Amino acid sequence: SVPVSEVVGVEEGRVHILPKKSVEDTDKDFTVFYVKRCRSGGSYGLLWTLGRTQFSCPSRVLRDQWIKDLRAAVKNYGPLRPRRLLVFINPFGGKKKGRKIYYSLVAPLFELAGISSHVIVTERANQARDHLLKKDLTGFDGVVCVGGDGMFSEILHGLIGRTQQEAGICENDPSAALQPCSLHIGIIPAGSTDCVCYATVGVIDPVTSALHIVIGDSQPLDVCSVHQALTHRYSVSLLGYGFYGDVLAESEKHRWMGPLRYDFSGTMVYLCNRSYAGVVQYIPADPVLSSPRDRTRCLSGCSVCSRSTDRLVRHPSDSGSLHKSHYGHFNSHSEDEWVTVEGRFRCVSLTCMSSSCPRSPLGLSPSAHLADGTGDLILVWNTNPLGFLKYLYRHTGAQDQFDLPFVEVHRVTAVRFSLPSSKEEGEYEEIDKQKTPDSFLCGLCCATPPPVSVWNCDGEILPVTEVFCRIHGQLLRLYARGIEDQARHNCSE
Ligand SMILES: Nc1ncnc2c1ncn2[C@@H]1O[C@H](COP(=O)(O)OP(=O)(O)OP(=O)(O)O)[C@@H](O)[C@H]1O
Repeated sequence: SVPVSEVVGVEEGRVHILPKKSVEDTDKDFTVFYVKRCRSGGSYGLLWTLGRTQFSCPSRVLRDQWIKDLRAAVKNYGPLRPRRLLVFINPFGGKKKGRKIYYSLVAPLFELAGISSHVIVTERANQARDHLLKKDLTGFDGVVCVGGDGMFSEILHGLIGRTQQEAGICENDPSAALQPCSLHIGIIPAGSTDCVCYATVGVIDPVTSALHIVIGDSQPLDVCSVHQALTHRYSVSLLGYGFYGDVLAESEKHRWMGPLRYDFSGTMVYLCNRSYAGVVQYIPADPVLSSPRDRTRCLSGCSVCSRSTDRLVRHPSDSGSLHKSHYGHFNSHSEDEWVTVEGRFRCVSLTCMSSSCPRSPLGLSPSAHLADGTGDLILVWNTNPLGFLKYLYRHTGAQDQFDLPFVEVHRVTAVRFSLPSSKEEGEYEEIDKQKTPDSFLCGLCCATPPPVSVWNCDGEILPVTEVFCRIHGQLLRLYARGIEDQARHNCSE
């Protein structure tokens, strides 16, 4: 049996769609296409492929009746199935295969499902963002991003910005209750880093992602807004200061190396052995609901995220927005709710999701949730080079990266980062000299270590130090359903 909600389309005759369309037009046959699950080998989630079953009827009349009824059932059971999509393809993302991936694997599935799409192949960076901010979006049910995390970030900024513009909300105001976006985003992975896709679907596979779009899956997603003076950015996967900021800044100098630049820059920055002084303040999330060390995983149908959805009540007079019940009182947080820690850090990271990827299958924070309105703040205090290497290495396997004496993790709803006063910074340097050998190999990439780092905001450099960050629960919706539990589904190998 196949749930009607997972039927992709019904066609007359004997039809094949992938890898190439072929139709044998017979009077008494019809073909049903549906979602079929397979184990994905190394990945955490399930691969979806296009299953097909052919039926033969005794007469043409009966065949037509079957097709009519099945199509009506599919329509009734899929209220969120998109009918019209705006598709942005980055032709230069990853291995530059975005266009080919879309036209050979994705477009045939959209056609089968009766989805019409308006396709824009971008000609410059930020074209997709500007289009979403300024052009008429009437009639579209969702936006599809064919590219990597950088392209997704463009679309995220465009869509959130457009929604706030229309609602008359100032995005630069950190206390503003942002409006959730009404259009869904679908991600077709075609970049060199596809972390958001991996963390929300569990595999990096264009057909799997296209099928999630076609059946109108809906996965809410928390978003972190990062404010500095009168500017703002949004992040969903990694906001990192120190090591991750330095690696990104270094990698920008070596773009010609392609994806290899991240390994090269990671090694260089590691060898530089830097740490940075800072004051971190955060508002802890309710510890009763969940904890970053409870060893749970946010999977499809996650109960922690559903409780958060329940808290977001729909306002009767504003059908387009899930409302502010747990943000209305953001401003009422008094100063003494903020917890303050200060010292020297190897890195300070904030993530709204596990941030898993093929290299780190459990991610930066394995028990983080996609849509519970919180983020995980990871503080890695200054330590010796071997200790830090151990911390980094643990991301590649199943060992607990938080079970180290110099690592802390907190579930939070807001974070502030600032520089300590110069007197205090001197004190940290004294402590630092006692703890770690004088610059491990520093001099490889810098003569004198810089006093401050930059922020890595989902792969984009923020050349600022002091920031205010706030998590906005379920600001976005993706055409996804979170990672499916392999044990719950019968799949072919
Ligand atoms: N036509 C274009 N020309 C140049 N840059 C573009 C174009 N379209 C989109 N971009 C930009 O390219 C950047 C990288 O795109 P994308 O994330 O798709 O690929 P990627 O290979 O994963 O890149 P990276 O690893 O650098 O993030 C994005 O920040 C996006 O703004």
